[in-house]
Amino acid sequence: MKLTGVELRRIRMPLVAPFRTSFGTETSRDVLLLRVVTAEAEGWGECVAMSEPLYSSEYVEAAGDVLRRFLIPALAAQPGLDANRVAPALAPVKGHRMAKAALETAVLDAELRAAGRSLARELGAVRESVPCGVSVGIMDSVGELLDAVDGYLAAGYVRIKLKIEPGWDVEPVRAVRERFGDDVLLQVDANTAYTRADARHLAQLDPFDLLLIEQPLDEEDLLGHAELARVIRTPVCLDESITSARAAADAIALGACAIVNVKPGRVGGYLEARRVHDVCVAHGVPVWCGGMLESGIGRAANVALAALPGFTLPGDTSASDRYYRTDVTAPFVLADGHLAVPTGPGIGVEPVPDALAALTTGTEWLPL
Ligand SMILES: CC(=O)N[C@@H](Cc1ccc2ccccc2c1)C(=O)O
Ligand SMILES: [Mg+2]
Repeated sequence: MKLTGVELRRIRMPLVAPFRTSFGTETSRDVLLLRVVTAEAEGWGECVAMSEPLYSSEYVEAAGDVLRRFLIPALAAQPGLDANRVAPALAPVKGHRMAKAALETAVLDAELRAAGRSLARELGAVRESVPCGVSVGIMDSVGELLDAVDGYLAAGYVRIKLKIEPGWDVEPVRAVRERFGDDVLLQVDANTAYTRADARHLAQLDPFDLLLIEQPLDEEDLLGHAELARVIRTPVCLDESITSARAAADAIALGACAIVNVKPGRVGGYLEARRVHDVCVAHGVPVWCGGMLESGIGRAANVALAALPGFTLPGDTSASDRYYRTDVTAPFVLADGHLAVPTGPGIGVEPVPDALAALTTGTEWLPL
């Protein structure tokens, strides 16, 4: 496929409510979208990096810079590229997986649109819809949390994930269990907020029959997670630590995780995300699809990924209105706790021109 150019488009999407985690509070998303133009078709990709390097070392300004100065020129140097060759072409650039993922996704989307094939089919989806969980932020009071959880359960979400941090963990989990009972699928996400010294404290979560505890320790502390897994009963799930299929294999071999949160942006793209899935399935490790507050562009691709056979736990593939009043694409709407897997060519969605224009804060065209 001959690339004629790439558009870098920044959009700003206000959140319907502040979203607080152990690493900060988000009130709006500053999103970098890529539009790859080829003679045959256009393709879209979303960079999931935050505005600040608080979830990982990547942030949106840096992603734009590395794309403009290094990644897009590296593609231009490879005439007649297909999506399978994007990662090898970008490999000389170290890191910047979220930036690379956005570019690979846009090339893959263009290629699949030109071929009339859906991403779901390309990745190996086996379902037409996926069950959806929801990630619930840290709140100012337990009462506020219970109201939020009540609303999400009423909306039909099949799994509740609570963000936790030291000082906001056992009490909110206990309150949710007491109010909503033992049958609600419930898990927690610490975003690396604890240390190995907190093992006995985290064991206090064991009586609440959680599905998992996500990334309690530092992303580089695999041995710490393995040690923690020997002390607590709640299954350990990794997110930030799993940056590639190899990292997944190593974490599993070390006993650092029993479950994996798969995020295409974190691992460098949907093709690597499928490899993470395949490694986990080979080891009998369940996976679920994580979320980075994506717009409908990233959300569409995530829902396709979540339809693969090894995704046996509900993911953070929530409806558009969990985060946004207006999405840049047609909204993803929860139906009976599920989102429908897009069936159109490529990612199966595209920005609604008026919404895109209204949300755009900047655009840059890079000819190739
Ligand atoms: C849905 C969910 O909990 N996602 C991440 C954390 C997270 C939280 C806040 C974010 C703000 C902007 C961009 C990405 C973000 C990711 C997680 O699973 O760890
Ligand atoms: Mg997480």
